Amino acid sequence: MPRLILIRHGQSQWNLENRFTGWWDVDVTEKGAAEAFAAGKLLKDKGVLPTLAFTSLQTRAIKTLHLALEAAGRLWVQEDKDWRLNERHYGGLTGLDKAETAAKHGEDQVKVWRRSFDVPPPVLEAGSEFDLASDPRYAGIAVPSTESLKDTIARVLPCWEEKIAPALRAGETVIVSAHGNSLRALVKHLSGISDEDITGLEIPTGQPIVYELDDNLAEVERYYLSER
Ligand SMILES: Cc1ccc(S(=O)(=O)Nc2cc3c(c(O)c2O)C(=O)c2ccccc2C3=O)cc1
Repeated sequence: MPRLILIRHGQSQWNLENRFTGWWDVDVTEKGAAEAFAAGKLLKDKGVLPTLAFTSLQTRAIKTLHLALEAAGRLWVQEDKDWRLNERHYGGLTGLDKAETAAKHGEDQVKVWRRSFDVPPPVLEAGSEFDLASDPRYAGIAVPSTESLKDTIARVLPCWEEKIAPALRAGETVIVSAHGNSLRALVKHLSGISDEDITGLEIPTGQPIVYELDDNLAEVERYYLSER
């Protein structure tokens, strides 16, 4: 039975500061690193052992993957890094905290964005300190200037269809270390969650979600791996 493990990166520095991070490349905190290592220990203790890994081009997800694989004794598995697993791009909100967002855009606009599926935040302004167009890891990639959740899902699913699903069909136990919104895309697809409901689904950091799938990659069982 194909098995898929999803893990959201451990706490990052901007999670701690409650800032919109998106594509900006912040590291995990010591707490986040510990979360990732503990998740790997849990995978080992429960015998849920990945044979192939996927992650984004962002440090917090890559480090989470490596720490979890190290703790599981599986640092040797092949890993594929794909920009399409990056976090949602928050455009001009990148770097803002809750107070700055409300001050700049108003509480009512925040309420609209918070529950919206297809409304993107304002674009990242040209020349912004958070502009990643010249970052060598994105050479040849059209870096978005902002994304709605719908936009994020639309670029995650091709990565699923082209790489992850075929690996599962080939019998691999796949681990995907990624981000809140890119993992929402996979959970939405696998669990048939509506556009309205997916905006309310929170994915906890550093806690592995395990999917047992049938041969058509339909969900048979979904559970959070825990100590108990
Ligand atoms: C950095 C930050 C700002 C606002 C909050 S909140 O307490 O208002 N809650 C909140 C706010 C938002 C969001 C959210 O989930 C949330 O809980 C969003 O998902 C969102 C998506 C695209 C643009 C804007 C938002 C958004 O403002 C939390 C954290």
